[in-house]
Amino acid sequence: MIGLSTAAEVRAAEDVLLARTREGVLMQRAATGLAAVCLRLLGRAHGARVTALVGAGNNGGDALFAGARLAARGARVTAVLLDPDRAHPAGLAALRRAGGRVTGPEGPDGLDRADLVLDGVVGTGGRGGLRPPAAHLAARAAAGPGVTVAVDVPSGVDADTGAVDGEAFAALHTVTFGAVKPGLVVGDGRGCAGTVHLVDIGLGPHLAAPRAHQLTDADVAAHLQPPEPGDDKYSRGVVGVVAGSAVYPGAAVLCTGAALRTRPGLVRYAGTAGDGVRAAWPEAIVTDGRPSDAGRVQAWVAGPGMGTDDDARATLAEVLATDLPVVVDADALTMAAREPDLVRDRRAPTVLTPHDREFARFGVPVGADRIGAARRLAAELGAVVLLKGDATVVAGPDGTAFVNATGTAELATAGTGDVLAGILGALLATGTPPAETAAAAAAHLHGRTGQLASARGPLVASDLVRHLPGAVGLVRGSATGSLRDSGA
Ligand SMILES: NC(=O)C1=CN([C@@H]2O[C@H](COP(=O)(O)OP(=O)(O)OC[C@H]3O[C@@H](n4cnc5c(N)ncnc54)[C@H](OP(=O)(O)O)[C@@H]3O)[C@@H](O)[C@H]2O)[C@@H](O)CC1
Ligand SMILES: Nc1ncnc2c1ncn2[C@@H]1O[C@H](COP(=O)(O)OP(=O)(O)O)[C@@H](O)[C@H]1O
Ligand SMILES: [K+]
Repeated sequence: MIGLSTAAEVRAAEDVLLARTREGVLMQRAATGLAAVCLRLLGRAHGARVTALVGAGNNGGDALFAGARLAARGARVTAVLLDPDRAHPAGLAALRRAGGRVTGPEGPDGLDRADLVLDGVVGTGGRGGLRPPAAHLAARAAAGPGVTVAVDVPSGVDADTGAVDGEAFAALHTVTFGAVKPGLVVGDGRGCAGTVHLVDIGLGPHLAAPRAHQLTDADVAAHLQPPEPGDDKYSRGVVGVVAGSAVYPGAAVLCTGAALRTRPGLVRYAGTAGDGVRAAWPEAIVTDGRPSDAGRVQAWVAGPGMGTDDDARATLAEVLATDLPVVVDADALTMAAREPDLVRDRRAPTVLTPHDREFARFGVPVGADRIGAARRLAAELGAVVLLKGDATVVAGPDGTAFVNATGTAELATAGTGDVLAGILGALLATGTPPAETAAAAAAHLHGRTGQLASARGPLVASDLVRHLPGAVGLVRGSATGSLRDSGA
């Protein structure tokens, strides 16, 4: 698991370490790691043109020291000081000693010819979007030829939430220090950060236990264990699906198929799309009656395509009245938003899986802080909230959160949410607690499946179902995870 630490958590750890190390040691560690990533990206130092945008704080100091290291290796480094009187004095002296050039915000900055642009305007000490001179330079950097590299955090991005209030630096790479900050992997900040590189500056032992995480393939593999010799179709978890309708059988077919393909023990279907489900999945046990007619299950998935009429409401209430884990998706979300007590009164785990519009039906729009929004609704309803998006967020009622690291924009097509609901039902049915980890694992596997299914071109939702066994194998086979490989 990769911990996501807030700016305050990182600062607290830094304070402990700063008191125990010689002055400047941490910044040197940061700058050394930063320069090493820049060298890798440039492929060569000698003759490479580097422009560093340098703010008045320590973030600018990192950029100046890294610039000095690159200049010492033969790079032609120009530092653009946004606030010349307040630039980090030792960093500035080091850059000058190494032969770097220094200019002000109006000076010749070399942005039009740079091979690499360092964004050291502002890091964890930033507030709000970029101010005018920095905003203008950031826009020119984005339009110019250089590889854009953010120092610690893309300037203008809120390190904790990923919110961008105004303008921000658009980086292809972000070199971050001590811990990955949530704002680099979620919300608008995710798009500004590009590929995230973590540089260890020794904070690890001093960091508070993070309250937000990213799962890796290795973490998710633990939820996808192959059957044991003693297993039978019941012991692997029986999933119940309430989805679709006579008019819209597709959602039922996708959701049932996804549950079957994730963990093919047994899937029971109850509802009015039974004929379609029988035709597509002869393996499923289908009843045209109510959920109580379906037989025993270990978890329910309710919602995709089921409608919101009185009959659908009664069916949902029946499922929510059980003491089993329930996934509340799509139409079931619309009904739960009207009657939140149906969820609030439950003691067994409930996982709500809204996209932004469905989320807003619960009263408050998602806003720019996606982790905060998911946490608030989870706490209010005593449920797990899986907030879909390009980086899906999962939050438990106690505030534990996950940000998904897999996936592809190719998933933005009808029916892929129905597949996620089926995957999630299958993982909940095996009862590996807690439900928020199962939900995060489902989002991870769903994203991997999307990547696999779109490797050679666009996907439709049924391609996901077909590729699920391959994705399960891939996740199981992968010994290590990666920070961020969404291909975004
Ligand atoms: N602590 C450590 O040991 C280590 C810390 N490290 C590094 O320090 C960084 C944190 O440094 P920090 O605390 O000095 O703050 P920092 O991010 O440079 O920002 C403050 C400056 O930004 C300015 N500013 C603010 N908002 C702005 C905006 N919207 N647009 C434009 N400007 C804005 C603000 O200006 P002011 O408001 O004062 O006018 C002030 O001058 C951290 O991210 C990491 O890189 C590493 O070296 C490892 C060791
Ligand atoms: N741009 C995107 N990048 C990555 N994943 C996306 C993107 N857009 C949508 N998704 C994913 O696709 C799925 C869409 O679900 P949903 O909106 O419920 O679709 P449907 O209701 O048609 O089944 C979610 O898992 C979501 O995270
Ligand atoms: K920065």
